[in-house]
Amino acid sequence: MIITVAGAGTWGTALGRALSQKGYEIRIWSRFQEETDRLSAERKHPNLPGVKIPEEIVFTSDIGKAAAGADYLLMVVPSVYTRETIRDFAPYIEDKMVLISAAKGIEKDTLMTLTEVLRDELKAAGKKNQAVALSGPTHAEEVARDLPTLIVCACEDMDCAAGVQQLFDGTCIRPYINPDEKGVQICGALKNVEALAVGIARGLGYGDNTCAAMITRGMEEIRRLGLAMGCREKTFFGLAGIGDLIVTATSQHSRNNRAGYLIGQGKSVEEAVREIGMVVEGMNALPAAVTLCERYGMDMPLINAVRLIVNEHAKPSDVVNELMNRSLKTE
Ligand SMILES: NC(=O)c1ccc[n+]([C@@H]2O[C@H](COP(=O)([O-])OP(=O)(O)OC[C@H]3O[C@@H](n4cnc5c(N)ncnc54)[C@H](O)[C@@H]3O)[C@@H](O)[C@H]2O)c1
Ligand SMILES: O=P(O)(O)OC[C@H](O)CO
Repeated sequence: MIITVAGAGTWGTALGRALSQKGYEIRIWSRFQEETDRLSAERKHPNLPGVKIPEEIVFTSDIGKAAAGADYLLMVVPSVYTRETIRDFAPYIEDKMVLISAAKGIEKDTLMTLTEVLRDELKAAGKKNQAVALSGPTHAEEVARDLPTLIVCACEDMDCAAGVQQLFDGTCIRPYINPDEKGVQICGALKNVEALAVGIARGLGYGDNTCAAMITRGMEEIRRLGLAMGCREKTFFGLAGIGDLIVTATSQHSRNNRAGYLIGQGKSVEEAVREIGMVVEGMNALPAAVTLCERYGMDMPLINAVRLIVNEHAKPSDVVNELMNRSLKTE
């Protein structure tokens, strides 16, 4: 079995490493040759300290070499680069190849999920390969240390999802399948915005009560939107829903939570993102989240709070005051 991983960040590296333990041939591609040269030579990732990358994993910036004969293509570049990356891969994609989308985001202009973006580009290239979304509470820092982790393989074609489930079975990642491809990806993208909100609250010095309330109400606003979009209610209470929101909003590893914290502490959005030094997908997902709220006529107070702070430079403490003084509601 040959698996090509597009993206040599923390997640692509952790997934490649986990799958290599099953004896699969793993090739990790990055657009940047200096990145693949460094990873190949050093066998460690700068953001995965203490983790050894197996010698068998091949790093390359050559798409033809990365894709030749591969059975699976795991897409793990930040969401904003998904379209351009699959467009570059398309000429090298063979009929047997199944795509797996492991990034989290919603395309800003089209509001497509990432598996929709993949299919859209493949269709334009005259191809019909299947695409499966991978999501759940899965920090790379823990998967790279083989800590038990649960993931969801989501595809409307459940046979295809089951194929990806088999792929991961036997690694430290226990895979589940779910036919709600859209719901799983809506959760994966929007939880990052909610986690920014929780991080901001932490940065302001608020406590566990505040964070638990924000996680609960954050999940409720994602659920309401998801139901309006035709997603399956169960998804929101599963690994890709509440599971991923909990880990992102509470983990020391979370890029989104930490970026929010820095903003709550008084850093500008730009300073916070620069300090994290890795992709903060909640920032990328914010425009789509705001447009989805408008399109479906949804009241999403926490997403709106992040919008006010990020886009309109509102003072975080003022935004919290406004949230606390909204009209009284029934739960
Ligand atoms: N890190 C995690 O724990 C984790 C877990 C689950 C999902 N994800 C998702 O995986 C995706 C990747 O996250 P990450 O944490 O690995 O990112 P990262 O910040 O660690 O790495 C980003 C990678 O993007 C690549 N890149 C930059 N510009 C590019 C371009 N123009 N074209 C192609 N590639 C480019 C870089 O080469 C780099 O390797 C995100 O959508 C994230 O939400 C991450
Ligand atoms: O570290 P974050 O905030 O980018 O989150 C990474 C994953 O999505 C957690 O499941």
